[in-house]
Amino acid sequence: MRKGELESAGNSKMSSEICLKSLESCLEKYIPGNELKEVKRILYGRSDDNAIEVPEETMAIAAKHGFEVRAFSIPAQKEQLRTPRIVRVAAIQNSICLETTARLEAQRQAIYDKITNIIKAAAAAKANIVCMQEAWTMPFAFCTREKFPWCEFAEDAKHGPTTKLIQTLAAQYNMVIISPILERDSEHSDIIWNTAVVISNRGNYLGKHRKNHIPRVGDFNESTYYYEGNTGHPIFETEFGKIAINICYGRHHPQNWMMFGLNGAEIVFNPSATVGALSEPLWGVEARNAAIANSYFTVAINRVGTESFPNEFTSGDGKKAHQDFGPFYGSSYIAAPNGVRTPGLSRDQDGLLIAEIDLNLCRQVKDFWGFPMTQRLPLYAESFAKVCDLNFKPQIIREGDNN
Ligand SMILES: NC(=O)NCCC(=O)O
Repeated sequence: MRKGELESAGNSKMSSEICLKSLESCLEKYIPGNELKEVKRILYGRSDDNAIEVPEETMAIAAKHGFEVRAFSIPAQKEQLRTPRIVRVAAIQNSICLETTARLEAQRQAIYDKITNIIKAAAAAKANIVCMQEAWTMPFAFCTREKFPWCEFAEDAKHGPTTKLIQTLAAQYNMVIISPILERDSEHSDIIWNTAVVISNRGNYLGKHRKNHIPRVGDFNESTYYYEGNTGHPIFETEFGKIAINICYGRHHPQNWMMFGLNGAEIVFNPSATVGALSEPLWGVEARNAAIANSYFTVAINRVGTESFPNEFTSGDGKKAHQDFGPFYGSSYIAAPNGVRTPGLSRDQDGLLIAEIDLNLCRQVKDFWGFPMTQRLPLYAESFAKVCDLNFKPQIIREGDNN
């Protein structure tokens, strides 16, 4: 395969030969002006990215610390009886900082320092709500199946060191911050969970949500560490809108997205950790489809970089043992209920993505498309109840049945 050529979605192998910075950079490089506009209209929902200016202070912090910043707006129509509800949401994608063999405290502190700088840049760009990637304080070590030392990263959701740091930053910058961590519930037998903690813009602990769907695919051996979440589908009412978190693998489950919508979410964040060989062709589809189907905004966030572990592990597929997942592909993006999406951040670099959105768009799209009205929930409630019965008989009609 030649450099720059894309492999088909059916071929899940990612070639190290290909250095694709982002899908958009490739489109922009090879598609001429007018056609590019039309391609973007069809692929991204609008012909113009609607990039907005990023303040100098943000750019200076980004230049000093080596991360990308991109900012876009997603407006709504002006209404006569409601004022616009303009909110700036931000996503942070990043690599880890030190080798996974470094002392845990040093690894975590180095990530804290990196994220503190990116949050500072987000604050300078007037972000109201910021979300980090899944398990942001640590390497995504769940491929290894080793308990030691990785479980040591788990910490109390309300009183742990990460929440303390985030509370300080949230209050300092008047920002709601979503902090996805590995949680240890010391009040309940020291059980570990994959959890997103929500801190209000006054620095108060608003609550937490535990990951509902735990993967058992490829090297994602997360069920070795934690169980399916028990916190339902909470919506956090903040000064900047009603928000929810669908953690990583939950994005493959339409009902998970739907329940956040039914509880009234206006923005659903999807902090993730996923690799190209497994899921890259799905990435641009799932969170965007959820935004359309549920009339809310979605913010899909993935880490970058390759994290190598000291001991080899296998994927249970007969292939050679290895020490890393392969690269996490970043590509964080924001999607709107009308199907518009921002370009993605790069596939390989730390980044801050900001979108200025008007939450009025949620209701406007509900009125236009009528998806909540036409959803037929009672029909599905009845069908789901039947499917959950152990004696369920699938509704299949075969040739000859009706003769
Ligand atoms: N972190 C996580 O749930 N990853 C699973 C892989 C995927 O859903 O793409």
